[in-house]
Amino acid sequence: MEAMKETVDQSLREMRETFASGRTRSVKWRKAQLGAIIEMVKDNEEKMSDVLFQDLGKHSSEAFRDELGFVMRSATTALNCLDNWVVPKKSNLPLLFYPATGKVISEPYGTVLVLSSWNFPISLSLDPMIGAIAAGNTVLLKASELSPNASALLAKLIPSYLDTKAIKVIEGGPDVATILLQHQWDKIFFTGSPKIGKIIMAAAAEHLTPVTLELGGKCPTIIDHHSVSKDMKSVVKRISGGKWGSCSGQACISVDYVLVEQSFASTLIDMFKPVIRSFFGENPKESGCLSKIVTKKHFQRLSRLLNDPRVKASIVYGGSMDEEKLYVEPTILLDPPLDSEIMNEEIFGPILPIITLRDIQESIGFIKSKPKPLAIYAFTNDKNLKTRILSETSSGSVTFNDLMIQYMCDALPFGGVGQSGMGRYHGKYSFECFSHEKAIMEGSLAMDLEARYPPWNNFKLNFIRLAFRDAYFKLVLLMLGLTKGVRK
Ligand SMILES: NC(=O)c1ccc[n+]([C@@H]2O[C@H](COP(=O)([O-])OP(=O)(O)OC[C@H]3O[C@@H](n4cnc5c(N)ncnc54)[C@H](O)[C@@H]3O)[C@@H](O)[C@H]2O)c1
Repeated sequence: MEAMKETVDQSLREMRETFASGRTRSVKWRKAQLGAIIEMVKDNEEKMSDVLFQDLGKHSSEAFRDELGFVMRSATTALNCLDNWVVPKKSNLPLLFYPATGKVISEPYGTVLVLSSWNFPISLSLDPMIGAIAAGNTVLLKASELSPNASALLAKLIPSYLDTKAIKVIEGGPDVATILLQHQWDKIFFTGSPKIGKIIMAAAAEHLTPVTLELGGKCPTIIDHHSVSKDMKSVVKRISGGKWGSCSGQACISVDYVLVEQSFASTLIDMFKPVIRSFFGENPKESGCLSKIVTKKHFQRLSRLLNDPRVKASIVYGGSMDEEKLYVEPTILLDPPLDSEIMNEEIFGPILPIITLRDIQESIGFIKSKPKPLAIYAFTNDKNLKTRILSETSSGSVTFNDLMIQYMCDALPFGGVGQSGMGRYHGKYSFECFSHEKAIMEGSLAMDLEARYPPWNNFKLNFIRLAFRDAYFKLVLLMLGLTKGVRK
């Protein structure tokens, strides 16, 4: 670990020197790096796909949709929009401040640390880097040790495409992360669990470093079958795609559980079965379209959740497991006990509990009784239910009649609230995430108002009262001596 400490010291020194040189502030440099990221992914699509298969058993189409294609699109957006993003924003100052002018300029924080998770190891590493680079920072990435092939590939490719004095990769697990966190950074961007998020925030507090925490949690999906009855086939297909078609449910924005009225539950389960078969065939294990569980430890965690006898009794579909192949069959539970572990921790796997309610309106109270989720999904056309979801619950995002695509849409901010995280990124929000918005005021020495300065008197107090109220006409009257009293 001594050698690692030395590497970290050296890397940080070099990145700080590069930032101080001003090189990374140039828009030309930023664009060159963004272009190089696109080239890197394009040139190495196959290698990246291979490591995603080795680490997670991800099919190359899924890998392209969720990671490679996504990253190229994100870098292209940043490249195309950067000229606009960097333009200082003019502020319209109130007349009170005349003749001063105001603007806001986006300034890079400096040297940024990105710690990423294993479930989308390419996109969750490169996408924050795209934001950090677009904003003009130097950046060090530590990807997750649980996706070692992806981490190794990034550590090999990034130095051969990007500016090595400004952009660095260090491989390792919690011990390396601990060393990194002992240093002062200008911004930390973390993707991972709420448990480790607390460690990151505590370390950042030591240096008052700003943090973005992209965490997880249990994302509920409400099915209001009354108002979407004629589209139920699409509803079931979308939920199945979201639960089982993206890293086998090992996704922060995956459906964690479904809320539905009791009377519709058995119909719903019957509708899921043929969809799962149409996605993954009769033997999902051999389909090649279902990612594996990332490690034995995670497999055993899922197995423990499922093997609680009360939970086991609630299995209505699937339930088989193969530890050697790190395989968990797409599984549906009907009303597992609400005090069971599976209903209280993020599932992060291909198991879908269906929780029944007497009336779908009860879903609001159910969601409110839990920590704030990263995403709430609701299949409904009922205006009243939509309004209640938006006004009575809190979550990183709400998506009606679809799921997970909010992540892909870079016109929307992506991030959590409360237990599911803080801060947001994607598209322009990524640029803002890695920028300090500096307020600039350009004053004028051409005129001076005595009312600003002591010695104080009644006239000055009245002047200040009117100025704070933007009561310009009355101010003129006061200055002309045409009014004396001012309402408190
Ligand atoms: N909001 C999002 O965008 C998003 C995306 C993917 C995953 N997630 C969440 O991430 C979690 C799963 O990912 P994970 O298992 O990689 O999370 P994790 O918190 O275990 O690990 C994330 C990162 O933290 C590092 N780390 C682990 N232990 C550490 C320690 N003691 N000190 C410092 N760093 C440490 C890891 O090496 C890794 O780089 C889930 O909760 C999921 O919802 C969130």
